[in-house]
Amino acid sequence: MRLRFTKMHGAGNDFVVLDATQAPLALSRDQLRLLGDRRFGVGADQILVVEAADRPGVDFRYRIFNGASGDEVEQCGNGSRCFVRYVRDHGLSERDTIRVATVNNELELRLQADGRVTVDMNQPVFEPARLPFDPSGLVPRMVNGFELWPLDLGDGDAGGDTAEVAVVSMGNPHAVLRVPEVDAAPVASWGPRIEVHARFARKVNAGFLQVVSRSEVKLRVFERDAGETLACGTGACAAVVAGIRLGWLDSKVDVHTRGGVLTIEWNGPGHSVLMTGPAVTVFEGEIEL
Ligand SMILES: N[C@@H](CCC[C@H](N)C(=O)O)C(=O)O
Repeated sequence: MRLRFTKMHGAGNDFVVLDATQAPLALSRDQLRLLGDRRFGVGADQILVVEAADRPGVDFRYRIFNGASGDEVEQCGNGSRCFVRYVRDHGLSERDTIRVATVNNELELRLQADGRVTVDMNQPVFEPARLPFDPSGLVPRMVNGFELWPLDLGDGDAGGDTAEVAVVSMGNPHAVLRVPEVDAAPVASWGPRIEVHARFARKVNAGFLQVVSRSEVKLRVFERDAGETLACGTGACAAVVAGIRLGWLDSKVDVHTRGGVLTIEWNGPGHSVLMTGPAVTVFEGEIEL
């Protein structure tokens, strides 16, 4: 099977984007993994599939697969910005604002005059069960009325590593921990341990947050089934939302990732999170699967 694809990125979080609006595309897990493979395939953190709308009130269906595992996931913030750029560039829509349905939500994507994209990411979710996160037996430290959970990283030693995390769902699960200096943070050693921690039944994305000021942070994210990426859109939303709930941040924050800057705005419980950032096409191609 010969497949046309577009390679895109949003702040260095990279994607293979596929058009399944005309005919259904049923790719196997192995085919998805091949598209994501940086040596044997195209190479991407996530594979994004554009499908025709499956309900009234949305323009398209937006499906997301982690490139390393081929598993379908609920949400991808950077990918959603690329989605609207893709449907515009490929003549699938002429509108600047479109609505898409993900597996568990609907998003509004707005192409700005300067080429950046703003996405209404909906409201964050804090109930542990909805991540899912199992806090049974843990005593959180309350900061500004919000929980920080002590996560034993299970190295078996007394006095072993404990990560103190805020848990937030942006449709997909995030654990956020504050670090003094993001460049020195234990992303490579703690990231994989937090990702598969037994208290997160469906695994978790682990964000390492350095607060620079009330309106500026640095962030690195060890993504579920992807490893550390250059940026994670939902991770940026989760980190800012946690930082606001914990009283560290104001309502509009620039998030410096290793691949670029994302601006996140949130006016507190009851409000949607808005994410603004770049969406770039790298090249188009075809691959034999
Ligand atoms: N890069 C993404 C998140 C992709 C999914 C994530 N790895 C997960 O498994 O939840 C983003 O920009 O949000």
